[in-house]
Amino acid sequence: MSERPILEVNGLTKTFGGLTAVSDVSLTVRRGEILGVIGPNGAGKTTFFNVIAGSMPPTSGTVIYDGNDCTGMRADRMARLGMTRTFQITSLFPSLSAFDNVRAATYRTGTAGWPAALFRTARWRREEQAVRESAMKALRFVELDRRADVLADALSYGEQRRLEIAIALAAEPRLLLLDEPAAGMNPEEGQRLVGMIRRIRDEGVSILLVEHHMRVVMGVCDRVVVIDHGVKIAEGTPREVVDNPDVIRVYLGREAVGA
Ligand SMILES: Nc1ncnc2c1ncn2[C@@H]1O[C@H](COP(=O)(O)OP(=O)(O)OP(=O)(O)O)[C@@H](O)[C@H]1O
Repeated sequence: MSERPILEVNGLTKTFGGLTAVSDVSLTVRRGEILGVIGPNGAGKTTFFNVIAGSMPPTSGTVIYDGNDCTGMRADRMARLGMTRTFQITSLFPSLSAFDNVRAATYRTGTAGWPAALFRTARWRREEQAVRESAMKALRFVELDRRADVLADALSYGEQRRLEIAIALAAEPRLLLLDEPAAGMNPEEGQRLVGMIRRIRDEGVSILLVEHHMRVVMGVCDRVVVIDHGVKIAEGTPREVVDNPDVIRVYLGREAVGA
């Protein structure tokens, strides 16, 4: 019997008043897979992502993570189960260093509590050491370890986007949800991002990547789902999707497929 997918989204629908932003979309992310979700502007990608990530409840449908029904579950609970997300709009603390931004996120997973921190017990020191190591590991992954002491505010835009990924990685997820990580990046930064996403997967993390940039999606994804007007119109390998007449039609005149 084949292994159960790490994520199963079944018949997801989200309406805003009279507008159906996502209509009956289903997909699976297999273990160790990078699955891309693409679509033109306003297709419903962000809404779809936010519903899966627990930022808003669906109108109908279910989200099953590793066999658990996580539909409508809050993001912090999902993180404890092993599913973390990044944000399209930066959510960093600008006056903290890159390292402290990651460390602040990992503290939430600590269990020793404030009395232990106050008295600096052995358990607290062990946890503190583990938190520091895990934060540095996450920064190394996104090639920001040498910028660990730089204030988030002073990082370049591309570096800030990578720091977002480090924050999500520091919780040691088994499924990482990436929300348009290449937005605003130049082609060189986009290529660097592709290498990073591959390395994260090679560590055993499955990835759902919602992205507008075709080049990034085609370069890194094992399979791709295409959404248009809230409806899934195609699914397959990057090659299959690029050759799909419906996909070509949707993108024609907006962005050359595979460009
Ligand atoms: N909170 C909201 N209230 C009402 N309508 C919304 C809301 N969020 C999104 N929409 C609408 O839902 C549709 C899908 O939007 P969404 O942002 O999910 O698309 P997208 O594919 O992420 O677009 P982009 O690539 O431009 O970010 C759009 O018509 C949008 O105007």
